[in-house]
Amino acid sequence: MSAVSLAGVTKVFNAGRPDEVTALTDIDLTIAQGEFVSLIGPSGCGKSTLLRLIADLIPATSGTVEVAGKPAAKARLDQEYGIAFQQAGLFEWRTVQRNVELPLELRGASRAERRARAAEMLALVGLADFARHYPAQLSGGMQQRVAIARALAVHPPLLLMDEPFGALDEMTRERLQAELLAICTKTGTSTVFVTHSIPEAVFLSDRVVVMSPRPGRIAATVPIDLPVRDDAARQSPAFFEAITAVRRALREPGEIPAATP
Ligand SMILES: Nc1ncnc2c1ncn2[C@@H]1O[C@H](COP(=O)(O)OP(=O)(O)OP(=O)(O)O)[C@@H](O)[C@H]1O
Repeated sequence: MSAVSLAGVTKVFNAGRPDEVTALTDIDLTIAQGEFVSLIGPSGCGKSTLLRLIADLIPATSGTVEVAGKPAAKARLDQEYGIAFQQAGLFEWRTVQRNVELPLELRGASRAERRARAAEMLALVGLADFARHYPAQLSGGMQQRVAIARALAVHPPLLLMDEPFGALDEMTRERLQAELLAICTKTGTSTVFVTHSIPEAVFLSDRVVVMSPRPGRIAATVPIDLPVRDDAARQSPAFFEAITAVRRALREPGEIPAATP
């Protein structure tokens, strides 16, 4: 069973009105369990729309969207995924711990279970000592780690992320990329990750899905085969070759680049 499966998906906003927009057309995409896939493409090509369709925050106009082998709406009710956006979106009046507990509350988990799970997640993202702090007392990078802990709190098999590190400085961003990879590897979580950064997509992904300008389509899929993914990997020939392949696919949509070695 795949983590995500989209077949023949089209999304039209404001259908039949003068401001009708075809945001996505003919999207076929299958993501395997444990796979890390990034979506990259020019502004307005439909990356966020695609993520929101997978999350069942908006319905597809046509085609099918399945998560964990279920229709997207059922997967949402079953909390099959966690979601994290560019803004951490924490509740300022709740402590860090109570922010992480929120999805567990929605699921009706007991207080003891919520406490234990929140402690586990905060340890995973390196914030065990900050459980009683409020979001305003944390840096942007720390707030984003809380958002990731919250997204993972119900142990979802799938993580959906929309430019989660977009607002952070480069150093923090690279550190969080490494932390995210370690967490996904440890937990076996599949991830769909929207980004504007080619190096970020290459560093994180098993596959980079390159989208064409509106109406968004999948222009190319670039497999990324880095032997290791640590700081040194960012200086490796394989890393630069993969960046070149993604850049070429973005410049020349329609031409499928050669797979990286
Ligand atoms: N709720 C909506 N109503 C009408 N049009 C929308 C809506 N949401 C998105 N669109 C349109 O759909 C297209 C795709 O938008 P989307 O936000 O998915 O692009 P994106 O690739 O994520 O862009 P960016 O990289 O700038 O964040 C755009 O033309 C946008 O204006």
